[in-house]
Amino acid sequence: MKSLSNTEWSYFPALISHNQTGYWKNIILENLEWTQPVVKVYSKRYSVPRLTAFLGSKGISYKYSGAIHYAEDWPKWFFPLLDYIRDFSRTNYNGCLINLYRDGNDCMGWHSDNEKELDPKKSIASLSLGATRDFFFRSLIDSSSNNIELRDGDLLLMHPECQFNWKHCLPKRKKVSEVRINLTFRCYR
Ligand SMILES: O=C(O)CCC(=O)C(=O)O
Ligand SMILES: [Fe+2]
Repeated sequence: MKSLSNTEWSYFPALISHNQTGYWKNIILENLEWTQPVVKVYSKRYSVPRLTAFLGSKGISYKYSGAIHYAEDWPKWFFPLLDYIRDFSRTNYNGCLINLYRDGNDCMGWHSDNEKELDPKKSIASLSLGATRDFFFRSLIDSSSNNIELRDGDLLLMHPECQFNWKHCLPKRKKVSEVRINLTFRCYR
């Protein structure tokens, strides 16, 4: 089942051209400090199956691995991409969580992005670079689901209700051998 747009999300295939995605993929891979957060689930600790990095306006706080981190400030090289996504989405995002899926074994489990530190009235813009991966939505209201194939350069705008009414995930895909980078532009309080 495929859905391009509804009231809860909007999907813009190939918003960014292949030339540009190659440039951004390389510069992001080279310039960011990647970590593999450890999370605690029922007193057991395990490393998340992906690498992450975070960028944001100076001083905004975000949480991962149970600890609060403070952003330094946006690096200069990031502004052309940040400004483009801010203009396109008409939202002044002040943080960006970046996930690096090294291959199809890396993934993200079912969740909603409804953390307390996020402004629940603002959208989240999710930009994909690199390998094509399936992305699933599952309704929290009824039994409906949706499946989007996210490709290089695609933008998925998740409107505020999306985080209340749906969960989403990026399942493992053993046959995928290429890297994928996903950037989620967010509004922190
Ligand atoms: O990699 C993706 O497409 C999804 C990432 C995501 O859901 C998140 O960072 O919250
Ligand atoms: Fe998410």
